[in-house]
Amino acid sequence: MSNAPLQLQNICKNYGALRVTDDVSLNIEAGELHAIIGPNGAGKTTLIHQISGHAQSDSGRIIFDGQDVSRLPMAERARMGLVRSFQITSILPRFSALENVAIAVQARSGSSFSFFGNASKEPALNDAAIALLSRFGLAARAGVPAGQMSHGEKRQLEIAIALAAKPKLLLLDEPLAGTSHDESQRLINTLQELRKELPIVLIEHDMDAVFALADRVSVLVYGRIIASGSPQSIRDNAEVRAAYLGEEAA
Ligand SMILES: Nc1ncnc2c1ncn2[C@@H]1O[C@H](COP(=O)(O)OP(=O)(O)OP(=O)(O)O)[C@@H](O)[C@H]1O
Repeated sequence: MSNAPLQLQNICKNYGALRVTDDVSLNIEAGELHAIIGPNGAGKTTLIHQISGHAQSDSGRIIFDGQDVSRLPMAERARMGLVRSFQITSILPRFSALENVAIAVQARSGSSFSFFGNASKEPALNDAAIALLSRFGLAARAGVPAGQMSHGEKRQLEIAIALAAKPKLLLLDEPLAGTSHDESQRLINTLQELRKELPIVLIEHDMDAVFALADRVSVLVYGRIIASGSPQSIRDNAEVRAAYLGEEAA
């Protein structure tokens, strides 16, 4: 039996007549950054939804940290440490970067402090939030309303918020989308650091980033994994090149 912290066993998801993920089986091993790539509409985001619990699978099993989480709601999975990064749309734009992270720390710690808008004024929450912001180079921006931050800063903030939940495994859906070259370089550096701490499942269209970061890559096409292996083996795989990388290179 595998000890992999995250095990997907034959999971499927249909939307009406459309089979979006089709018999996906995959182990995410301890300490690995596992990238999932594939053409638009291949089912990558749906797969992340199924893993996080945002969407329930129609069949198959998801084992996390030795437990079958297939039927657990998202909040329960997050409490166990299976955390998906918040999307920018989940950032509270009128709250400062510090408040956004402090609220996430509070949610994790179950602080009894009742009015969440003042979470950043509780010293313990504030210190933890500042420490996270500093890690992401955002300490100097702590007081800035999140809505006024640059796109790249918001992407960093998203990851800081996810880390506030103390994940054991992190699911990231296109963290580099819409970022400038400099911003994406900063995010890649952040991910290089993070990967040393916890396993990461990364969906990303930026192939340079994928091949720089991933220990293993799986390729999803029409909801099925057609190949899984080292970045080099994926680059060299003729079926992958035809189905996806060739298309990108064109
Ligand atoms: N809630 C939904 N209801 C109906 N169909 C959906 C739903 N979510 C996704 N789909 C369909 O499922 C298919 C896979 O979508 P998904 O977003 O998972 O693909 P993706 O690989 O993440 O694509 P992209 O790379 O463009 O983000 C698409 O055909 C999409 O239209």
